[in-house]
Amino acid sequence: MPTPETAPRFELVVEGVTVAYPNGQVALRDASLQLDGPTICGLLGVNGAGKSTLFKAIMGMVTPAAGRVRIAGGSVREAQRRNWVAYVPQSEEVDWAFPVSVRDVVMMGRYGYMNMLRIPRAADRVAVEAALARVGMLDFADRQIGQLSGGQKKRVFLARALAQDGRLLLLDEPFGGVDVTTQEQITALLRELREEGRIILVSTHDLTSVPGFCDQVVLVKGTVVAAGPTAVTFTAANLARAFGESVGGQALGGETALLVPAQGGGTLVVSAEGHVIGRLAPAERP
Ligand SMILES: Nc1ncnc2c1ncn2[C@@H]1O[C@H](COP(=O)(O)OP(=O)(O)OP(=O)(O)O)[C@@H](O)[C@H]1O
Repeated sequence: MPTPETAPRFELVVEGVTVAYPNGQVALRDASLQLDGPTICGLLGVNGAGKSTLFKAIMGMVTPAAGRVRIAGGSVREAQRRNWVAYVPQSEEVDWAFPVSVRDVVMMGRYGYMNMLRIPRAADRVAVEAALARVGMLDFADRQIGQLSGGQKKRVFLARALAQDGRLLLLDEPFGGVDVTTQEQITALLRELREEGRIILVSTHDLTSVPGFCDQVVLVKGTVVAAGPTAVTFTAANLARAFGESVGGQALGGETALLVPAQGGGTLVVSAEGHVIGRLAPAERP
């Protein structure tokens, strides 16, 4: 067993990754980033920028045409074998008609700890009940997964990730379509998970929450256009590189502010420091 001194640092390294889909679509080109835990990192970019593709590359669901992903110094396959990477999918990716209960879904987070027959042991059952309790979904454990609200569905998949006890958590738009209370619950839980030492990479279209929530940001537009601590990376200049084209690259007040699309419509005015300083209704946009 390696001692703490000799164990590799738990870090995620994406080195020059290019991903092309079978139809020839190059979704990511030469994308690089490095994350050391514990951290909450926001993954930001317009629709189609390549955020989900980056998640898929980190999970080994797509094989890069070039470059590589390293997790704690080892391969993606090795990280999977150790159950290190847990994933909360976008709601659109889930077949909600599938006849499984909430408890069954959360138990899937334990599959990596079971043998081929997938017979849960006591430790698996304990982990599932604890995860359900932690997201406040114990009372819904026997419900079919489709018979839940949008926010409850998110919490169930978060519970699946908790049951897996992954060290690297990937969340694809966990705040999409959830109410403010659920967003606050998920945010609080992710902060707890960070305190436990994990790396949390979360894609979001809610730019307003980024400065208060994310330690780091990765901005994507077909590649990683900027990555680093929020304080120095979530800037108007970098937002322009990631979102500029979609808003025509318009700036308010010279170079001090930028217009970016807001979740749920309208436009945000973002200062050079990355703070949201205003919101324009669609008709107000110059
Ligand atoms: N299975 C696929 N086959 C072909 N092209 C794909 C596939 N999945 C995604 N793409 C394309 O790859 C590009 C990146 O898509 P991706 O889903 O990674 O973006 P995204 O940033 O996650 O978008 P969103 O915010 O809408 O979820 C897009 O042009 C998309 O059309």
